[in-house]
Parts: sequence; C-alpha cells; structure tokens
Amino acid sequence: MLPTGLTIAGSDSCGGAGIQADIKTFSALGVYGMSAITAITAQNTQGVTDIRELDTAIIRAQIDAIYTDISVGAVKIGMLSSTEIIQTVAEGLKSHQAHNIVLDPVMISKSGSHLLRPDAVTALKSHLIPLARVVTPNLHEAAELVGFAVDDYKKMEEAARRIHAMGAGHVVVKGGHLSGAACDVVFDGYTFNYLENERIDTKHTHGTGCTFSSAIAAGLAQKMSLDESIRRAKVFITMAIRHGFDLGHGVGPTHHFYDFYRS
Ligand SMILES: Nc1ncnc2c1ncn2[C@@H]1O[C@H](COP(=O)(O)OP(=O)(O)OP(=O)(O)O)[C@@H](O)[C@H]1O
Ligand SMILES: Cc1ncc(CO)c(N)n1
Repeated sequence: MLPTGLTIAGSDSCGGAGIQADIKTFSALGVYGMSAITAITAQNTQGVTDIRELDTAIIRAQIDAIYTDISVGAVKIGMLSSTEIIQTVAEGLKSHQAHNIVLDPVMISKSGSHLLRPDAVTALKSHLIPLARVVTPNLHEAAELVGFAVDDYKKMEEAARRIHAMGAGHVVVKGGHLSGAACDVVFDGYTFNYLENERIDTKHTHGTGCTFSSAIAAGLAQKMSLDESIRRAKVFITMAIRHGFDLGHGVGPTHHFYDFYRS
C-alpha cells in the first residue's frame, strides 16, 4: 500500500501552487495524493484574476467521502478563503479524528491577491491552529497571526513562540522573504532550530510555500518523524526552486520532480 496524503486547499489553474502543487509534490515523494477543494482560482504566473469559494456542503462532503472510506496518512491545509470554510474544515477534521495535520496559513498570493479574507484570521487562530501538528507561516502570515511585524530572526522566534502558544505542535516560520540565506526558524515548544540553505537567485518562486508544506505532509504520511519530514522538505523545496522555470510571462513555478529520488 502506498502512503496517502490529503490536501485541503484551493485550485491554481496554472498548476504551480495550491492543490496542483500539493498533488505533484505528493507524487514526486512517493505518496498517493487526494484532495478536498475549498475554492477555485483563475490564476497564472502574472496574478489571480478571479476566485470562487465552494459551498461549504461540498467541502464537507469531500472530506467525509475520503475519511469514511480511506485511511489518510497526513493532511496538508492551504487556501481556505473564509471563516465559514475554516469552520467547516475544522469540524470535518475533528469529526474524523484526523492526525498529522500540516497547516500552511495561506493569506496573500505572491502577486498580492487575498486568498484568505482578512476577517478570517481570528477563525484560523481559534479553530485550526490548535489542530495542527505543524504550522508553516511566511513572514507576512506570521505577522498577521501575532499582530507585530516579523522581519528579523529575533521576531521570527517570538512569533513562533506565540503561534505555538495558540496550540500548534511545532511552528516553522519561513524566512524565504528575508535577504541572505534561505533560513527558516523551527520551534518545537522548547528549542529553536535554524533550517538554512543557500538562497537561489531566481524570480520563479510561484508555489514555494505550498510545495514545502505538502512535502512535510508527505514525510509524515511515510511515517518519518516531524523533524526528518521538515528537513527533507527543505531539501526538496531548495531543489525545486533551483529548477524553477520561466513558464508564462510572470513568476514561474518551482519544478516538482516526477520522481525526486531518481532526479
Ligand atoms: N530564493 C530562494 N532560495 C532558496 N530557498 C527559498 C527561496 N525562497 C524561498 N525559499 C524557501 O522556500 C520555502 C518556502 O518559503 P516562502 O517564504 O517562499 O513561502 P511562501 O511565501 O509561503 O510561499 P507562497 O508564495 O507559495 O505562499 C522556505 O523553506 C524558504 O526558506
Ligand atoms: C490556490 C493557491 N493557493 C496557494 C497559493 C500560494 O500563494 C496560491 N498562489 N494559490
């Protein structure tokens, strides 16, 4: 039996982020991917042109359809868009006693579109962060969650501490948007670890956060420890960014290797 991963996220029509990036990442790492789609975005490498949130009944039905039939090794949560969708997803996951939840608190696309309504941040904090084994905010998302600017390593540590206090198991504050090395701060509730790799000089970073979080979920589905899953995800995302390419006319995607272990 292949390990199984579920992504609960939005669809990105150009395939570099969202559900599409998650399923490609699962496949590349040897995990069977499944999805519960929360919203559909019309999106390309230049921006998001339209968004439709799906009805909460069909979102819940997708989650129920999977959990009533299939054993899910890990869940990655991405774009949720609204308070109602957050509540639906939280209730669905609780009712099926979902485990190994990786929460990427997606808020704004690289092109600047809101993928989460600003008024839904409170619901994210109260309903979903407490269910997460790990939460992976970027600097902007961390700032929205904690209410102060997060723009250096000291503040990343403080933000990680506060997000952990909201009920998350581990917190990874991603330093992708800082300058210098690509260094993320990992907090397990006791100690801080710095996860550092070279920064790749490229503009093709569409979907880096989605790819990184679904790679962590893939590791958990494969029964790796959380530490090991985070470390492999960092290797995977660095390699995927190194091989990012100029699809379209804007910010191109990272490359989701068909078979990471053979590349
Ligand atoms: N240019 C780069 N070179 C190497 N690693 C990078 C680069 N940019 C981001 N990373 C790494 O990629 C991972 C994702 O971080 P990032 O901050 O880009 O996520 P994000 O902003 O949530 O992405 P998204 O736009 O998909 O929401 C982190 O491990 C980060 O350190
Ligand atoms: C659907 C979707 N989810 C996440 C992201 C990441 O920003 C995106 N661009 N689109």
